Amino acid sequence: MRNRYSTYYLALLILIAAAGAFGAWKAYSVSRLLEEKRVDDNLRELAQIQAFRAQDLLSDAERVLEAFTAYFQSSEQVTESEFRRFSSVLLPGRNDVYAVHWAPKVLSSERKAHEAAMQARGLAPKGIFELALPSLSPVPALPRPRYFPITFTEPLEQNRRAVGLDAALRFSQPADGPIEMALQGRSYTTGAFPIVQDEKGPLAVAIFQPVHVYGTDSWTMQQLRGFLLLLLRPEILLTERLEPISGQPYQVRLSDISGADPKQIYPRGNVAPAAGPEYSFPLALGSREWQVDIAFEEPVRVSHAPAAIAGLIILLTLVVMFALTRSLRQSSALLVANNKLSLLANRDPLTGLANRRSIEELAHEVLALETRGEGFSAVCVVDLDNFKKVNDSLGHQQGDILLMELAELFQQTLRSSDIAARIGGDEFVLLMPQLKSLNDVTGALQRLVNSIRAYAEDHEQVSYVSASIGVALSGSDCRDFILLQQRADRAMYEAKKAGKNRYLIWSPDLMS
Ligand SMILES: Nc1nc2c(ncn2[C@@H]2O[C@H](COP(=O)(O)OP(=O)(O)OP(=O)(O)O)[C@@H](O)[C@H]2O)c(=O)[nH]1
Repeated sequence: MRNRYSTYYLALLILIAAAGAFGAWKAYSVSRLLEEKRVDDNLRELAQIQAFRAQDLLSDAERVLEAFTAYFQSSEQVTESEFRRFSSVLLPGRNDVYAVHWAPKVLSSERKAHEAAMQARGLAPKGIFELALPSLSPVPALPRPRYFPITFTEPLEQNRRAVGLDAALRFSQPADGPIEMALQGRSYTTGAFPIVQDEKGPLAVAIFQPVHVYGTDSWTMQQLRGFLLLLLRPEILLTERLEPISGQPYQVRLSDISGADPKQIYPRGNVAPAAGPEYSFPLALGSREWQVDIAFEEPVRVSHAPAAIAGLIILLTLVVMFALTRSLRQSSALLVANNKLSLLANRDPLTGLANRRSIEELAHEVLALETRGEGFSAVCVVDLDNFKKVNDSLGHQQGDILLMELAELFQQTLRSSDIAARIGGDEFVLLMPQLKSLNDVTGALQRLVNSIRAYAEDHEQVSYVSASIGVALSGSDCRDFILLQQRADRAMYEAKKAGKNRYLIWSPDLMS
């Protein structure tokens, strides 16, 4: 019984531990996933804000060009001092705007006069010059029908070297270069390139905004007055104009993805990849498509919440297991107590032999089994002779001791398969199952009578004690224990009558 409980108990504990471990693992992985998603969403949002800011700054820079364009379109001619005054209002504080150039159309017939005018201002020593795109060595412009030399520029000091550069030619290689776009009334945005003024510095992009003859809306070469150029340095925009994200260091990369072959604008060269997550967003500048990548330097750090949840589940599991162990220990203690109680209920408290109830139950089972097998049983009623005298002369306690010692003697004398019970004061019932012959019975009874006698002789004070034994044998005529016990009782009574200290086997004759 106990073993079965232990197995169930162990299985239950293992089940709870496994469920607890699984629950903790599942809760940990799900909450970690949610936590990672929360952190990821948070970082993505921060990165998105940076991308929005970058786009805002770009659009804001474009508005500078729009203002210049509006100014030029609304007047027939803009003088250098007007250009400078206008710039002094719009450009201060705009370090992402490297330059605003005015490059008017100069016909080949006007070249000399134009060059003379620039040189008179102390600029363009080479006159109108050109620069092949990969090269940065200026050469005097080759003869061609028209030029678009940078004539006014702001801030002048940092752009002196660019004055005279035929900027439109520099980008006229593609079929959709600035001049072609101007003839469609559209602006043209270049890819990132190194500038004449600062060859080794950060790359720049230029937006060519065509300016047409005042009051016209036709887009022809004849109507084209020149270009306003906005020179932006995206690196400055990203490194100086973007506010950092507090507590979240990040790398930023900018690429031009307009063509088939994306080109990294910033930083130039390779950078070690960041340890944290990276997010990409599109940016637009004029006709070009850019992409800004924001890569966080530190790997995603999740809070301790998932581990705490898992820990809580493990703790709860341990509490349940502990409570279960306790209650089972209590119930097994109850089981032991119950066993003891049933032991007490089925045992004679003085001698420890079976009591009347338990021998009745056992005899019932033994006799029921007998029908299937061979052999028979003997039911013996043993009543001590002259026991009252023991109590009277030696006291009740000595009487108890004698009862206990004789009970012990019965156990020793009988076979292990025999059962002895005390059913009253000095009265015992013995059940001897699986007997084969009458000799088995008489032998056992004689041994019993003899051992009681021997005991009495050894104990002088109780030398008068002996036993009278009545015996009834089971057989096809009777397998009922109560009846057998009545018969044995009757035989015992006859044995007393015949002078005690003997055994007598019940036979129908006794009844007559
Ligand atoms: N010490 C002791 N005596 C008991 C116990 N139960 C009953 N007795 C006594 O046992 C005695 C049994 O009496 P009897 O069997 O009538 O007396 P007896 O002297 O054996 O008489 P015979 O059987 O005719 O030989 C009584 O004196 C009871 O009081 C017990 O648990 N302990």
